[in-house]
Amino acid sequence: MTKPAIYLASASPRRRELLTQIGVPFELLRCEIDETPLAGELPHPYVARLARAKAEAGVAAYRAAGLPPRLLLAADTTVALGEAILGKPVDVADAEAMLASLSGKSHQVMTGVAVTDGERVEVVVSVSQVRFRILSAAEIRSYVATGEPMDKAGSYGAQGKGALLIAAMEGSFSGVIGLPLAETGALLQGFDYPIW
Ligand SMILES: Cc1cn([C@H]2C[C@H](O)[C@@H](COP(=O)(O)OP(=O)(O)OP(=O)(O)O)O2)c(=O)[nH]c1=O
Repeated sequence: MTKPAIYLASASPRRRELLTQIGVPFELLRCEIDETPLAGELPHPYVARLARAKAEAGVAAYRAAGLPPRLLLAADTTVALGEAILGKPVDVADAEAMLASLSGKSHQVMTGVAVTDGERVEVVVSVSQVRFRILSAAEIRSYVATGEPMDKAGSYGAQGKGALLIAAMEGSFSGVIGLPLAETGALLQGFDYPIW
């Protein structure tokens, strides 16, 4: 069965690759939203709120451009160290500090996914546990020098050299790297999308 294209409201190359992995064709929409956490906001409600906000901004963008209605998908990934939200690092020092704070400990990676038909918006949050090895300062400097951490929540990429930092992981690997595929498939099916 030929699958209908959806809109992917995301600038993330990982999300493009992951959606391609499950055979869902898409058209990209670019829209920026303010990703600043609210005062006292916890990681779980934060990623759910951002996924929904990105989806709503995407609907506004395709309507403003006069594009036809289609299902639209958006997502947001963050690293949660306890109640702290670790987003993308602002610079090298920030990346090094984030990795030092994750060294030898377990954290959660949360990805909120939102799908909307322009009226109804459904959101799910995937939560995975990741435990880091104890990292030396030299290792942290070397990893940050690869440049890999700079566009990633928590300053690492589990799909890249960041795998060298991970002692154990439980949950959704696709969710850790930006789009939990089982949850995404189920969300799309909830809008009668022919996922198979
Ligand atoms: C923890 C982790 C995060 N990431 C990435 C996924 C996301 O792209 C990024 C978190 O940033 P997000 O704000 O979720 O997404 P984005 O800004 O890249 O794209 P958009 O908002 O347009 O959809 O961190 C990895 O690639 N690997 C990892 O192991």
